[in-house]
Amino acid sequence: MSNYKFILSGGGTGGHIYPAISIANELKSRFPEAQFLFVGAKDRMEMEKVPEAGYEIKGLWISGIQRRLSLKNFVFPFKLIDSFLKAGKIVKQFKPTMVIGTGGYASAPLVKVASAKGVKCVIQEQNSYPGIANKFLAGKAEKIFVAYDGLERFFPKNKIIKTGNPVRQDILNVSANVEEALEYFQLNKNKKVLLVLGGSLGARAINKLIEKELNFFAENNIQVIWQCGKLYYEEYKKYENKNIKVLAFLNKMNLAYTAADVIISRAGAGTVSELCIVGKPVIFIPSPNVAEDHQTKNAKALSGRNAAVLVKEVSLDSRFEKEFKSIITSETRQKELSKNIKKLALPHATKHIVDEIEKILKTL
Ligand SMILES: CC(=O)N[C@H]1[C@@H](OP(=O)(O)OP(=O)(O)OC[C@H]2O[C@@H](n3ccc(=O)[nH]c3=O)[C@H](O)[C@@H]2O)O[C@H](CO)[C@@H](O)[C@@H]1O
Repeated sequence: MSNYKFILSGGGTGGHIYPAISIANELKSRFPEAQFLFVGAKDRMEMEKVPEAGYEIKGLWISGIQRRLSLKNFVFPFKLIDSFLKAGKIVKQFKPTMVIGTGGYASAPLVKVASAKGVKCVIQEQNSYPGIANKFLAGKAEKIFVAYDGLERFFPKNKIIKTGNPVRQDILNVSANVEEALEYFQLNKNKKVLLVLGGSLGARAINKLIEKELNFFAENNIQVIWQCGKLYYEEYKKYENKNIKVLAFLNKMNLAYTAADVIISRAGAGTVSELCIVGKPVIFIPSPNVAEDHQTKNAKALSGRNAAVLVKEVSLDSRFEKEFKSIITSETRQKELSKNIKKLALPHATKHIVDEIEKILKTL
């Protein structure tokens, strides 16, 4: 039998969506007859990104619990009930062979309901510190695919398989055609390129830093591809010129990675996994606003091995220019960082995950 039906559920941010898309693509190439349905959160970016990748998606009325006291928390129980009911309906109608949860609010009701109905479920955790949804679902999952060591603190040890995070095919094959990439962004091939990544939603603190350092970059003859995030685009688009390319979102990450000589980035788990494959010098500025400060932990796993530079938001004023200069003025430093970050790449994550999924399918 190969006419399997898969539900992939996860979202809220790119970090949960792209792994699900990579897994679906690999399943599709192995089982061309299979059917796929994505389940995400209404109004979040998966509702746009998943159809762009060629898959159908249904949205649940769900959001996270606010960490501080907020009116939104009063609506939360109603959202939860509504999304459990809708998840139940979706599972009943679609009759999945298997459910794959990749974290984020929507995956919680969907995976919970499916497993209660006897459907085999697996989950994928991108971070070194798991999100609420995956912690809640761990008991229900057949297998838990992770990218970091030490997750047996949170998940049953016998279910954990370290695979790494799925990375999209075009990033795995990131091209050496720098000229094509520079042309795409209309950049000059005689100047170095800095790529600025604020994570899938953009990062206010990084945008403020880049705005402040524009003269510094000009003095150092640097061109910038600046992914500022959809929320901030109106505020920063005024800086666009022949050396500074301001974008809300990069639809061609592979070309951005190819064009870059040096990268400044948030330390979301998916981006970190991609950067290991890309193998360029990186300065991480982790978000301090995420659960258990997990981005700092993600970045430390690299900076501790001299595979990247970590500058905390609070130290930007005192350290940023010095760190940046020490990279762009030294080819030896660039090579050393590139060599070390590449050693941490896990490029076969998607295949490994789908191999494990196949093993479960064979038991059905
Ligand atoms: C603020 C927040 O909650 N961040 C979390 C979110 O990050 P975030 O959603 O930023 O996720 P990641 O850094 O893991 O991945 C971002 C993904 O979006 C893609 N991309 C990004 C920008 C762009 O312009 N174009 C594009 O295609 C990247 O190539 C990557 O595949 O999920 C991650 C994985 O669970 C967590 O580690 C982060 O802490």
